[in-house]
Amino acid sequence: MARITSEEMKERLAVYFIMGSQNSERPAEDVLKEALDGGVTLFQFREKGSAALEGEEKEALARQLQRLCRTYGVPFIVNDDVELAIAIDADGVHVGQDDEDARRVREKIGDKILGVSAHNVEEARAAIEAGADYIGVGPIYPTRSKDDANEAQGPGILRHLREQGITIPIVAIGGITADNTRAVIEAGADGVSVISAIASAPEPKAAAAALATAVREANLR
Ligand SMILES: Cc1ncsc1CCOP(=O)(O)O
Ligand SMILES: C=C1C=NC(C)=NC1=N
Repeated sequence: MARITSEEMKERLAVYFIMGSQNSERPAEDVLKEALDGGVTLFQFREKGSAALEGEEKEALARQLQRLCRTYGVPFIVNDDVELAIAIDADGVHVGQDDEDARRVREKIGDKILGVSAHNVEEARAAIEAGADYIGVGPIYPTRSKDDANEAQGPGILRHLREQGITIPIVAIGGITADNTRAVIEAGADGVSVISAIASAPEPKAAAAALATAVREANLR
């Protein structure tokens, strides 16, 4: 299997749903199924927080959600836990600045998808050097889904990265909704990444569909 192309990566980043067992009162599998029915294009399993699952329970949930994504042909990405990603043959890994060095992760995962969080031009350039396929930039807007999130940067950071010649696929993250999606796409993001806009929605399917429509319409402008 070869590395994902930049074009396919950009398409996959359109509606990038992220969740773990702590992000909904409902079973993760039910929420993910509805989100996939609504048109999610990429999924990240992110098991974090004080009551996060660990060990065999975490792996069992990961395998359950991975199976669901496979039936929809949607790639399954694991957040932080490189060993788990390799153990279950996930489609990729996403690492933050405080996680394992992206260059080391690239060596371990071969051609799997590698996503890296970046907050500025220096971190973006380092991620590209390390072999990232995309970068996650944010929080763009205030978020309650990541307790150690940095200050919200606004869409301006996306414009700045593009002006500085950063051409790698970029997904915006942090407080993203269907209402602010156009602003982040116009500022230079290739797609949007969300937790609560889908996981906390009364209708995850409709929420995912609204995000997909907002991204599609922004790309037509
Ligand atoms: C994982 C992560 N990284 C930056 S903000 C964030 C949380 C995004 O959650 P929400 O879409 O609910 O704001
Ligand atoms: C922190 C993150 C930033 N961006 C993405 C896509 N995922 C994350 N977990």
